[in-house]
Amino acid sequence: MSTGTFVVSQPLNYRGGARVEPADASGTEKAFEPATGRVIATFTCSGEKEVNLAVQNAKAAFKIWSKKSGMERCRILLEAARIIREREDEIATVECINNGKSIFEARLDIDTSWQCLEYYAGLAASMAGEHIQLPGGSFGYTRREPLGICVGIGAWNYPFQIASWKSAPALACGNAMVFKPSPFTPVSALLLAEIYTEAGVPPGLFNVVQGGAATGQFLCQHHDVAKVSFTGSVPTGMKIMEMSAKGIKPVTLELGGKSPLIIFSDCDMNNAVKGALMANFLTQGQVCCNGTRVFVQKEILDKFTEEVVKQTQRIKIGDPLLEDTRMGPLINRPHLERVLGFVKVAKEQGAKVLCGGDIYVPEDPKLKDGYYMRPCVLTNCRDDMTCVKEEIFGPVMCILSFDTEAEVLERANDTTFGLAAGVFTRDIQRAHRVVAELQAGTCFINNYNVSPVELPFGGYKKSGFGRENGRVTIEYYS
Ligand SMILES: NC(=O)C1=CN([C@@H]2O[C@H](COP(=O)(O)OP(=O)(O)OC[C@H]3O[C@@H](n4cnc5c(N)ncnc54)[C@H](O)[C@@H]3O)[C@@H](O)[C@H]2O)C=CC1
Ligand SMILES: NCCCC(=O)O
Repeated sequence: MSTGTFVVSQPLNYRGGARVEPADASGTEKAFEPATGRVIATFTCSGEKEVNLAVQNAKAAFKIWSKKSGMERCRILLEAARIIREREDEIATVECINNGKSIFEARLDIDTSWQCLEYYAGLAASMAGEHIQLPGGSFGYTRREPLGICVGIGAWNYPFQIASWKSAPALACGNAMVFKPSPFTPVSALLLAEIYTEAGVPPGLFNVVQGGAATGQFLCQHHDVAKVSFTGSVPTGMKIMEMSAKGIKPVTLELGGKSPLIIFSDCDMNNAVKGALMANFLTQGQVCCNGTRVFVQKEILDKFTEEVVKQTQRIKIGDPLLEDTRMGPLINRPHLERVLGFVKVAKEQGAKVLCGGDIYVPEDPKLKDGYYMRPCVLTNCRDDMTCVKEEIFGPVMCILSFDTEAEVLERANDTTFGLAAGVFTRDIQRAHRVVAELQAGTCFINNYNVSPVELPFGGYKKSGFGRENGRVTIEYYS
């Protein structure tokens, strides 16, 4: 498959184990190929009737699935993981076309997807309650029971990975799921749904409804839905929490971030530069846990900045399906304009653009209407600037300088977010002392933006609560 050729010809909703056209509508949406600006699908957003049908299908499947033993669920999830692995290139290609991330990165996302299914398959077989000894020879026991019908609502930056990270623990615990992808990236969740069916889950166990806010609201307000797991922005997260509160439903919120990356003068410079690039430019900077506030100790500020700019200018931008591309287009035109708007405001507020921050037009004529920009490095930044305070969700790195550990810790934590943080230093005691003080769900030492599925992922403060991945997520689905 090459860029500029893919079109969606099949229905994009999935219920009862098959692709279906929705029974009713709450508007239509268009999905784009960001690399070319081409429409690849025009689809109907699901109305209340379709959402009800999806939930009914999930209820029927839940009756069968929740009665299965952990080992039975384990075998089916392992088979689904095997199929994902077998079809990795095809799934990564679809992800790349609909999202715009490079094929190199899309493959890594699919890896963490099948790994997540494998991980929870393993836990499914060993989930158990407790036997509790009471006085006089009496005893009590607890059972680990599924919640019922869980709703997953996803963002557009990691479409297949988000669907996998939500469904794998939900299904492993014996739940059914109705998943709503972002309307910008409706395509790849269908591949996951088909794979679950092929692996042997009962029809209706994993359903997909397409749509935007209205469809999401029907799901969150549905009286048969037991739990909502949401990935997206803070304002939408607040609405989801409000709706869930009215139904007394537990909710997991994976929200935005403005994470600090602290580079001490004793760091391994090459590794720190590589880490700063990893922390800012993967998926065109559209990553919730990115370390976009790069605090550099004064002694190495000039050398570090010079090297970061050199490496940033070498990032190959272009057709995301080409093997050597490392940066594709942003998700859509309005988002590209929003990110460029942040760069403009940064300049007005006194920041200096060292590289990028402008539109990029690739030489290949078929890419001329794509949503490309050059990755940007900003210096002369202050903590009170908009670019330093707000989540930009694009390839824009802000460099700030600091003198002391105490000072940088205070500034790093001075944010309403708390998703991730990073420290680069050769002093192992300082590394652990600093991460213990950082208010963030994930802290990296001499590394950034790796997400092994064995570790819990999630935030502090307005970055949300609840966790995905790791053993702890069982607590959120049972
Ligand atoms: N912490 C995490 O794991 C992650 C967080 N994010 C955050 O997501 C944001 C970008 O994603 P977007 O898709 O633009 O976020 P968004 O909040 O606009 O949309 C997310 C999802 O919510 C749905 N939605 C919108 N309004 C709704 C409503 N009223 N009721 C129910 N559903 C509704 C959308 O259709 C979409 O599926 C960034 O802030 C980013 O940091 C993205 C990925 C991972
Ligand atoms: N693999 C990174 C997950 C972070 C995100 O979804 O933005």
